[in-house]
Amino acid sequence: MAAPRISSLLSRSFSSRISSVFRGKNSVPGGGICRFSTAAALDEPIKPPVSVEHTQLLINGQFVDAVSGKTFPTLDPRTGEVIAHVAEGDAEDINIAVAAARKAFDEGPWPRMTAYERQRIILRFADLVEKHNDEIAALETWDNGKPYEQSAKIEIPMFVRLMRYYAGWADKIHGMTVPADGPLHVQTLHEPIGVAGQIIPWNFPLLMYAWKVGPALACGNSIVLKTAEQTPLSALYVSKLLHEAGVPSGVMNVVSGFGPTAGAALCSHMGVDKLAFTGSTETGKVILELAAKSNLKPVTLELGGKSPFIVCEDADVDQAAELAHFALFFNQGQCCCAGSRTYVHEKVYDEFVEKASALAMKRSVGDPFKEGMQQGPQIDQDQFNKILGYIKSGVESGANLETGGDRLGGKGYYIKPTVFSGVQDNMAIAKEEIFGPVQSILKYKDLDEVIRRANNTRFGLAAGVFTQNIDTANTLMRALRVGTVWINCFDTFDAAIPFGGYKMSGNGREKGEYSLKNYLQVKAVVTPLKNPAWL
Ligand SMILES: NC(=O)c1ccc[n+]([C@@H]2O[C@H](COP(=O)([O-])OP(=O)(O)OC[C@H]3O[C@@H](n4cnc5c(N)ncnc54)[C@H](O)[C@@H]3O)[C@@H](O)[C@H]2O)c1
Repeated sequence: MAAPRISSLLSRSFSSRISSVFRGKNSVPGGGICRFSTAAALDEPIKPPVSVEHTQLLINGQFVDAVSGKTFPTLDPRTGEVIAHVAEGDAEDINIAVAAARKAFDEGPWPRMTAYERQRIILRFADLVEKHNDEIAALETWDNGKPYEQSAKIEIPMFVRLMRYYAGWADKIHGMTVPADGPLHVQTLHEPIGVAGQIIPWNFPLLMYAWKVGPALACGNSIVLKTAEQTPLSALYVSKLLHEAGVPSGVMNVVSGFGPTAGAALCSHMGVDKLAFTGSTETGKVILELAAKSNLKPVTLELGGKSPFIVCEDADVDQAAELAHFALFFNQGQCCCAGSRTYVHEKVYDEFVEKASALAMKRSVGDPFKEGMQQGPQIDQDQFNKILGYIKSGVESGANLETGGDRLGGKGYYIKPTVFSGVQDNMAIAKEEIFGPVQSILKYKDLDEVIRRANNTRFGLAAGVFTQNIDTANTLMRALRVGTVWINCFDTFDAAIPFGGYKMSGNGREKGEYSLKNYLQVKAVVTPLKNPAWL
């Protein structure tokens, strides 16, 4: 199986847009951006082309202050300065939001309207988000620090695609007629589950919104969404558009606030019928416990990862290095599925390390609003400190620091793209989720060995495989205990492709048809048949 060129590997959906956004004049190697673009990071931050309009909670179709009157600052990761003060929801606000969602579900028109009507509202919502693409993208970049071109050309279009995909499902959800043993008419009804509590992280604020809100709406549920405290702004903006599109009051409620207060109250609430969470494995455990201790609501979890990216001995090293670079550094390395253990066959190892380091050195890092930037700042001071701590531990444990290893500039949360070679499986940088721009390269000798090592982790979210040999690809795709295997591609995230983890990377699947079952109940209805003409 000949490995196609990266341009064709990255030829669809997410990857294709990334490729056209980031591989133009700045493509590596040989691009025109200076190493780490230090100057750009140190410049005065570019003024975002948007203003913040919504900072209150969105409950029952209205923007309202928190009951406590409290607010918290949301910060610009480029500087650590305040963008806006946002209403801080806690248990009392969650109670009000759940009551609104309950009423909308138990008495309101949303689950009672035809699926076609619901579909049209979700489609109108997608149109409105598309129309406001640039403002929404600017808000996302300002709050999160990801490159504006990534927000505007990849993530908001993907949000729109996801909403259209789930709008398409709304009128295709139906049960079955079941042939039971006896004179019985048996059918299953696929019913909306009720009030969905959803808790999302800060790394992809809008995409995580789409993955959760899209299927929940398509199935006719109402929602209380708790956004991440680092990135509350874009969800408020788009939820306003959802109301403009015609969603009835109380169906979509957004509560900004912190995990141990607002988040925990949502998980424990007896009026919530289902929970969906994306974030760390540690918090996932807490959420499961809160659900179990309250009303045993079902929980889907999308948690951490330490995904292997396996470069086989037959790989074209230029292409492999480029794809492995993308697999790790995309989104400042803040991806749950980042290819954060780069296993390279000993035959191509030295050449690979050289090329991987060259790519990292040429990566353009700076103000995410500046055209051509591939990498912005990390999300916040905590993550910044955590990543620098892992880099220190990598050096101390004896890995070879090939490039990077330090902050970039004196302001904000920029970190130099960092590459370690000679990494051993027992080092913390090879075992724990760094969630930053730090590539760890490990050497292996044969396929059985790399399968064993790749699977020797508590995580099981994703894996990348780079090979030209179809037998090798077939062996690895089955042997790897992960929810997604990308072969000669990575981070391909079309709306139709299910995503989720094995082991401690979570349970349940999001996206695609699979995610509908997270938001449906199955009811069996049995009726005796008198004198049936047939069974
Ligand atoms: N899998 C992912 O996509 C993902 C996303 C973000 C962070 N992470 C990992 O998690 C680490 C820590 O990041 P973090 O602190 O933002 O993650 P986190 O899991 O603590 O936060 C994610 C979401 O959960 C909420 N939350 C936190 N504690 C809660 C609680 N007790 N009850 C209910 N909700 C709660 C947060 O407010 C946020 O909305 C990162 O370094 C990274 O390794 C993974």
